[in-house]
Amino acid sequence: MKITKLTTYRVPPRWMLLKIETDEGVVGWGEPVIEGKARTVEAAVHEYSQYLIGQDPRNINDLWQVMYRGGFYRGGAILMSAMAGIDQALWDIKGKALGVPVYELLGGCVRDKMKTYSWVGGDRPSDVIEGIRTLRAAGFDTFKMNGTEELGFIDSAKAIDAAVARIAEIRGAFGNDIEFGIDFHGRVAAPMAKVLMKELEPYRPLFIEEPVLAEQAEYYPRLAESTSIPIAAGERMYSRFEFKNVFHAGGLSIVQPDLSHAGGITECLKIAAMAEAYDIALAPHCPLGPVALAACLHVDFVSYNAVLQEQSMGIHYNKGAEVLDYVTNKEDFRIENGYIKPLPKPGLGVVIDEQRVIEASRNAPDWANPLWRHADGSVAEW
Ligand SMILES: O=C(O)C(=O)C[C@@H](O)[C@H](O)CO
Ligand SMILES: [Mg+2]
Repeated sequence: MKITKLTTYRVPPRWMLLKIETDEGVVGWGEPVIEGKARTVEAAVHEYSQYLIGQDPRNINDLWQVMYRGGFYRGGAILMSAMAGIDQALWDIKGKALGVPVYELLGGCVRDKMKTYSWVGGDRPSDVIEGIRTLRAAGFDTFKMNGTEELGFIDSAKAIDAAVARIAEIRGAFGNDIEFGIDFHGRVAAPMAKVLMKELEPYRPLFIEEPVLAEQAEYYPRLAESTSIPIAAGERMYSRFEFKNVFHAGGLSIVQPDLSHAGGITECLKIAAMAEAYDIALAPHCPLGPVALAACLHVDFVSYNAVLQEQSMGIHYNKGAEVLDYVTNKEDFRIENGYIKPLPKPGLGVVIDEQRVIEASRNAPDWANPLWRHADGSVAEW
């Protein structure tokens, strides 16, 4: 079998789908993207085709090493996201060619169902209570929300109290009938992270995500010393070579690699296994589309330390398309009481409505996150 063509489709809301064709008619789909830099990742995907066209797509490990090591420069958000989508499509092809789901190629499932969680509230966490009520009616009991709006390096007691009051209101409304993670989204600088985490302890969030920016990861062990709240991070780290330093330094309780940013299934499987050796839970990051979610689920179902799966149904970014809009086998993604079952179809288990993708790609928006500024005019972390 040989790879014959790579086709990329940028589609609403902010995703990109990659189709890899072969000379035997087997087609694989991947979802390479960096939200806000889709065109850059698209260029990288097509630059990698020099290593792929004419090659056997089933040689996934070798093709991964060729893409990673063959071009001298390596790593980072763009290249690892391009590789991630290509890797996903190669696993899709291999599973389809053998007639089995990817998790079967990886030794089979370690669980019958996987726990998922839903986002509530938007960039500026509001309407969270209403959002939780709606999602609870749909069977979810675990949620994630942004923990704060812009926050200065050193900010006021008032700003801290506003962030804490929102969380207090949630606990007050739902007690311990729900669990929730709080995403600091890298908006909180190290000096304030310790302050804010301490104030949030009484409300016992399930985790605090990106308590500081990934480039400040050396704070994780220090923050972990000062709080009982589990620390989660990983969406802005892109290979096991980055994660190894974080695991070794300690402080991280939950690792959240993004299957469309951290080199795909091949790399995230290795990150999951490394994390297990450190007794770190796995909760893949996935605010994206159906192929990214499917790739996460295959890693979840074969990873003992997988505990929670993010999925983007109803997320505040999904303007113009919802996570299953480009999928025809929607029933396979059914979530019951917050749990999803292994995707039964061969490959990644996603049946793409290609016509719908092509139509949607005709006027795909160039999504970009908003540029925030502090009151003094300086740039604020979004
Ligand atoms: O889902 C999450 O945990 C996020 O932090 C959302 C963020 O990753 C946006 O997708 C960036 O565009
Ligand atoms: Mg996040």
